[in-house]
Amino acid sequence: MTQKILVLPGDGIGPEITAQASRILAACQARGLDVDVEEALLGGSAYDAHGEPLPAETLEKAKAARAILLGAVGGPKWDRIEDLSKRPEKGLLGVRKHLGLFGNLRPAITYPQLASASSLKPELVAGLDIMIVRELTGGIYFGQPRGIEERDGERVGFNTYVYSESEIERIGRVAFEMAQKRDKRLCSVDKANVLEATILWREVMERLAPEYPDVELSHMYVDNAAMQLVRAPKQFDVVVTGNMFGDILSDAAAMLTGSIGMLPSASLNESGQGMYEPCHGSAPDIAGQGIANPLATILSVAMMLRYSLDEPALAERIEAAVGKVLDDGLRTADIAAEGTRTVSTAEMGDAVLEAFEAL
Ligand SMILES: NC(=O)c1ccc[n+]([C@@H]2O[C@H](COP(=O)([O-])OP(=O)(O)OC[C@H]3O[C@@H](n4cnc5c(N)ncnc54)[C@H](O)[C@@H]3O)[C@@H](O)[C@H]2O)c1
Ligand SMILES: CC(C)[C@H](C(=O)O)[C@@H](O)C(=O)O
Ligand SMILES: [Mg+2]
Repeated sequence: MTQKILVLPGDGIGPEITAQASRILAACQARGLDVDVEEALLGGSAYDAHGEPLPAETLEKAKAARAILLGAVGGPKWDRIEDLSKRPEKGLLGVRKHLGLFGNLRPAITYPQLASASSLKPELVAGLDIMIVRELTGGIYFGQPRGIEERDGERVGFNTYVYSESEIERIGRVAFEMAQKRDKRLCSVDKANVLEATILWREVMERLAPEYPDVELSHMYVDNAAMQLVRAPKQFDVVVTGNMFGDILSDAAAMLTGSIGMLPSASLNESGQGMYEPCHGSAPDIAGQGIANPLATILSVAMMLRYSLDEPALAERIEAAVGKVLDDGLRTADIAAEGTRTVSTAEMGDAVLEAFEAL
């Protein structure tokens, strides 16, 4: 049966990087992948066209799609929109929430060719392979009450950090199962020395552990985890954490791989429907220059093939093509190093496509 794929280019570098990823998707179609690809507006571009960051038409198409490929949303142009519900980022959060995409997988893998591109010493990151499992539809991002209001003559901003047992349990199971498929080590990151929501988080993780006797569960406070990630990142296999901590730790982990332009992600619901996007944003500082790294988005297509479309061979082919291009010494500016050739976004797309076809 033909499956539907929705591409949401978004804002800033979004259209530039999704254009390259879409070419790889088309190459997969040419090799028999039976999908129907559509595009829609999300974020600032949708706000400009329809006054809404998540137009009803986009949401309908998103719900009907087996998988979504997203570039990135947001940018300074929309940062001053007073009604927060109209900001581009709300469009992205809306898709995550409406589709129930609670399981966010953010693999930080350091390609051997890029060990020297990391800001850390090469020996610290060479061979790194961490999977961050981030809860994506709960926590402080969505907790109620929230707002900015007048109290005692001054404005007060407030948010609510809330997790229910069932929310913790379902992300915990994703993480334990992921660990079972990998090195069987799971580190749950919380702030259980201060925050009740994460005291419960730790309790639920402990309660699940006996069901996964082959997995070694450990706990770490988030401040220490941030430090350990840059001190000795290879100690981690799978990391599971809540929405906000996962957001922050995954950007830190990105730098271990050489550049945030290398980190793909999958956001999955219970039925395997997923949204696939690079972990980075719309990079307004380099948008329109044709120099953004498209590899995180291309690698997100590989994750889509693996997690939503059950096409692991095509996924591996894309990953191998990326490896080949890096072996050949091609680099976008963010990962450029001595002795390599700096290429544009489109040239990087050309090279991956060529390697994909040649494999
Ligand atoms: N998933 C998303 O759509 C998403 C994620 C994060 C941030 N954002 C939004 O993006 C906008 C900019 O946010 P920010 O500046 O904090 O983060 P960012 O990730 O967009 O950029 C941070 C830095 O990394 C660089 N960078 C990011 N992606 C790159 C790539 N593919 N190639 C080369 N360099 C790259 C940028 O040039 C910038 O210097 C904001 O509006 C933010 O809300 C969106
Ligand atoms: C743009 C923003 C809402 C988003 C998040 O915080 O989840 C982004 O930073 C990410 O990491 O996907
Ligand atoms: Mg982020």
